[in-house]
Amino acid sequence: MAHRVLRIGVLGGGSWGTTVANLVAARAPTILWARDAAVAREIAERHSNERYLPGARLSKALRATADIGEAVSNADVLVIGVPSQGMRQTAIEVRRHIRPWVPVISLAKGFETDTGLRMTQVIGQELPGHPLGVLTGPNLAGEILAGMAAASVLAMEDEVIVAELQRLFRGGLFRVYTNTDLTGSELGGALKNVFAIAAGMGDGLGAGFNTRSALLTRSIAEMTRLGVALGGRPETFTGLTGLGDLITTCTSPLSRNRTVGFELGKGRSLQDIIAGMNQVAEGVKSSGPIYQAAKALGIEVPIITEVYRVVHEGRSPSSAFRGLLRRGAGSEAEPG
Ligand SMILES: NC(=O)C1=CN([C@@H]2O[C@H](COP(=O)(O)OP(=O)(O)OC[C@H]3O[C@@H](n4cnc5c(N)ncnc54)[C@H](O)[C@@H]3O)[C@@H](O)[C@H]2O)C=CC1
Ligand SMILES: O=C(CO)COP(=O)(O)O
Repeated sequence: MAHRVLRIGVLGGGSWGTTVANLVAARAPTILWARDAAVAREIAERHSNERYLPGARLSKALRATADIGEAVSNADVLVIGVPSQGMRQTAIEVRRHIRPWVPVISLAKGFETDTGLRMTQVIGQELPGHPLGVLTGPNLAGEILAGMAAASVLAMEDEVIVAELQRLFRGGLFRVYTNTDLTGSELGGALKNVFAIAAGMGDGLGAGFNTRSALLTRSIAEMTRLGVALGGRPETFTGLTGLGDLITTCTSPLSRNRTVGFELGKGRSLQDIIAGMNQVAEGVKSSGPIYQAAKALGIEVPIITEVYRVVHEGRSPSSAFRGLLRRGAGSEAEPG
């Protein structure tokens, strides 16, 4: 059956927004909005985005603009890839331009600090009535742009719409699965960033492979416990959006969240690390609302708690790690 040509608007000219726009541009007319006019011009005219994706060549089919209305008003599908703390403001700006019923797909992996909401909850408040989804999984932008094989998940509650949109994102060696557990898929992508900070801290402190494996395995148990309490399905957390993304982010030197943890473990201050990065590490800000949500629900989250203490209360990474190792170990099925 012939498919109708869908026009795609992508918001966010950082590393992931640009990468996804570049992928989608291979199979649908796509326009990318970057709020920085120089970035938009560079993508449109020179087909590169040196600040966020140094050395990468982008598709000539990808258009770019610094005018959000131009990217949104003709879009049949809208993809939003700005960092989580800019999501609400972006959705508010979208409201005057978006057509009714246009599906909105979030790429962001974080929680709003003031409200603790997931990104599709924030978008749903500002853009009611639009079908919502997330594209999430173990997907480091640099590897995807280099054409390396990867798998991802498009998660939406409506199984008809998700099957229709799946084809937009898949192609080449980028394999896209569907999932109707929007909540669980979105939670996995946001929660793993905090565990990646913990894994990076361990590596920075010189922990061994056994320690890392123990941390990752206890992280997936903790992610599942909290994620299920927050409304996700248990099996989702052992899939690509949970375990898959946890492995990539906790082990790759390309991960910004792991890098923050690694540098903390090496003894640098958080302020210094953040000041030296020109990209977002969502887990730093997300650790606050995640810790608060777990506390409010009475869920034991020892790893999240130690990251929260390091990031928000100035605890040293070595005492955080010692704290985790000294906890009494009970049954493997129990928290801790
Ligand atoms: N880079 C990656 O490999 C992946 C990133 N993600 C997620 O994608 C989201 C975006 O991250 P990246 O593109 O990596 O970040 P980035 O740090 O590379 O770029 C962020 C971009 O957003 C723009 N921006 C920041 N605040 C904004 C606002 N209020 N309004 C409009 N634009 C704003 C910046 O100017 C910049 O262009 C994050 O939630 C991240 O966790 C998800 C999967 C992979
Ligand atoms: O989400 C990602 C990989 O799936 C990117 O991780 P970082 O934000 O830590 O770089």
